[in-house]
Amino acid sequence: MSEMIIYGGHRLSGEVTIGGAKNSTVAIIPAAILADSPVQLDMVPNILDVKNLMLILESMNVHSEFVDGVLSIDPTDIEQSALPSKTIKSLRASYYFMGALLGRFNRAVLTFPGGDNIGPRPIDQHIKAFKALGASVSEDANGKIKIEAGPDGLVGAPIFLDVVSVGATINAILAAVKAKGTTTIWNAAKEPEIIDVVTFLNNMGAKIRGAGTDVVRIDGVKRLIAKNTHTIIPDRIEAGTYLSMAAVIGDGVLVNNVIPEHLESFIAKLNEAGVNLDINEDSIYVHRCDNFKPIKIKTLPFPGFATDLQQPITPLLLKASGDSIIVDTIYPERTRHIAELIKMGANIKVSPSDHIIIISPTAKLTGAVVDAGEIRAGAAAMISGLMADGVTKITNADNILRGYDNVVDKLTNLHAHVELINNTNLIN
Ligand SMILES: CC(=O)N[C@H]1[C@@H](OP(=O)(O)OP(=O)(O)OC[C@H]2O[C@@H](n3ccc(=O)[nH]c3=O)[C@H](O)[C@@H]2O)O[C@H](CO)[C@@H](O)[C@@H]1O
Ligand SMILES: C=C(OP(=O)(O)O)C(=O)O
Repeated sequence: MSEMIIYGGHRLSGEVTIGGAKNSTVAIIPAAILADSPVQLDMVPNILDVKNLMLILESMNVHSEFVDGVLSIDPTDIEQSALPSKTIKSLRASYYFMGALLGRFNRAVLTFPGGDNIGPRPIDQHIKAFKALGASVSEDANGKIKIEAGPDGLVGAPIFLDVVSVGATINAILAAVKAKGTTTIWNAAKEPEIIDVVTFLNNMGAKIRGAGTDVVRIDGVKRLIAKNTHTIIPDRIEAGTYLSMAAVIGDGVLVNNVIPEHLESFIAKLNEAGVNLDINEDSIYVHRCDNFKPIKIKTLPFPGFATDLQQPITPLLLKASGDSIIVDTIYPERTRHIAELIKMGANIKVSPSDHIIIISPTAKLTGAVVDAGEIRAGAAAMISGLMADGVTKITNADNILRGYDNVVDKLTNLHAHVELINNTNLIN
């Protein structure tokens, strides 16, 4: 496991360019096995989740190559094979192989996914969707989940999701895209990454309408052929992380490759906190800010405030003139960052009964050894380390590398003093 060392207290300036969205990429890579041709993706982030997905592809004889942000995947000689359980468990998005393998072979056998430890993460809605399409689902003695279509393959059907779920919406789409007839997903999630996955599939000949609304209709097709390179949308969570960092420790930072419409609720909260932003077509300039106001945040499905941004905005709220409050309605137990920030001197409390987070004014943070228990806890620790006096060591920094593209280069370019130790993991 790598460690990140941060020599704090250096103000940031200059420009940073946001990479492709992790949560699109990690769905589109499994989706690529539905193609009957090679597939090429551009703006693929250099992150550990991508490396691990490439290993899973290789285990099914799907060769892939990652060069300068372009990922080429050739699924034409794909074989049904046992998938590597350890790698499957290293990330959440391996659950997309359930839908993708079902769509490709009418059958999927794999272990339960891993991913960030942010409280309970059931997959009952994914299973509900597969069953609605006619699949049977069982768990074997080794804890593997077996999903099998009936003799006639998957058949399109209405799917009513009880919970708004990004993963279940995408998995239902992946399973339905080659099913016979029409599938309608009701109460679908509306995240921009879902639109990106659907754009990728439709450009290969899929017939999917309504992505980005809460009703998605899919008419099954027989073949999917990639004709163009698909460019992944910018990562709105990475962008939000740099916006927050720039606001609290920047002397003027330009964040490039942003779709501001994907960040409306986040930008609204930065504005409420007193941050002055110049919003351009595909970039945002963050002015230096010395006086922050306290705010209240409630995380919600898109277009609400993203749960993945509640931790990255927390260090900024330590500098506000009063108490800020965060309620994470998506993952109420997503509080692993708090104990770590407290080690650095942060004045934060979380109520044990209802998980409400209260962030109070903190005059000074001091470098400490802190743990990146999950990706966004790592982001909060990283920003706090940049703000702190002295040296911060972040253990389990692989969790940061799971989703932050070329993070050390980007921070160094902004004049931060950061290094990675024991990093043997990234792709190149
Ligand atoms: C790889 C990826 O895209 N990860 C994102 C995705 O995770 P993920 O797709 O796992 O999250 P979901 O949108 O599914 O989860 C939303 C809520 O629904 C619940 N739920 C979900 C599925 C299910 O079958 N049953 C159920 O009850 C979850 O516990 C959670 O409370 O969306 C989350 C919410 O925006 C983000 O934090 C993650 O970064
Ligand atoms: C929770 C996250 O990721 P994952 O779903 O991949 O664990 C995240 O990106 O903040």
